[in-house]
Amino acid sequence: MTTQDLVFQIRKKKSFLCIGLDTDLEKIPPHLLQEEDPIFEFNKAIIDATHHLCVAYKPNIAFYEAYGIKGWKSLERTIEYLNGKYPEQFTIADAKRGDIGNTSARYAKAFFQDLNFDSITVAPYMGKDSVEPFLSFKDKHTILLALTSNLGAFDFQTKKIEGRELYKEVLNTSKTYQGAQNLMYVVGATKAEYLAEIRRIIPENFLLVPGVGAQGGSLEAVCKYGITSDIGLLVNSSRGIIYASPAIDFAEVAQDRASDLQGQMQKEMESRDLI
Ligand SMILES: O=c1ccn([C@@H]2O[C@H](COP(=O)(O)O)[C@@H](O)[C@H]2O)c(=O)[nH]1
Repeated sequence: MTTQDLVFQIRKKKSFLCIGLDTDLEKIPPHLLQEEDPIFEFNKAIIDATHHLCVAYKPNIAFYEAYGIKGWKSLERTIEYLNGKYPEQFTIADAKRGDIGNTSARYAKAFFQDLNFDSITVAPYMGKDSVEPFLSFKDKHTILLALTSNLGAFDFQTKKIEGRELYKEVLNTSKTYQGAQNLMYVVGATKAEYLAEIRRIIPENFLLVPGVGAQGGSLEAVCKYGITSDIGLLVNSSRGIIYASPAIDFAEVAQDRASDLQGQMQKEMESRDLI
């Protein structure tokens, strides 16, 4: 999917919501455990109930890898279902990969070609040759971790090297990589106060913003400092939507939660004349 297609969907749906499919057998409603593939059945119900309210889905790969071959099969069925029934959805493999060049190229093949995700999250720590193999794929997007939502972000990401914070070094240096037009960045909603500075370095790039809902980040603050004329934001909520009800009505309640966030997003865009 191109960035223009994504912006078109955001304007059409008046939403920049990304729903995280962090599907955990210990948290899904018990009646689904009788199904042959409970993870896929849960995802399918969530997707069918929410697709009109969001523009992206983000399975976190850990939740699938945790169940071995069965989990990988559920991931494969989920992405096939999304690409087949809702091809307008932007798909994110939250895999946080990155390795020496030839290994990164294999990760890129796995997620972009075999599974056919639109994007993947990548850790920038190993530098240029670990990131560029992902950037060489046309109309695929590499979402680099810049300033993450967790407390540990302060261990390294905000530390200064030669007078500049490491996350700023990630933003500035990655702009010089070949294929940099395919870059997006992760910035946690819990770090919204950093967004004004971040926008000075990368005024246009899309940001994947996890951390609203269960982690307590503020959508209002994210928009105040991070929104652009083309919106430039994908705000993710996982647990706050998919586990809003532990009962048989889980998909309906997830729809209500997604609708609340979509309504807030619409207001944020309308108040700035962006839609
Ligand atoms: O900085 C980061 C990067 C990734 N995540 C991931 O996003 C979701 C958030 O889930 P919630 O349930 O909405 O808190 C999850 O998959 C994280 O691994 C992040 O939270 N922060």
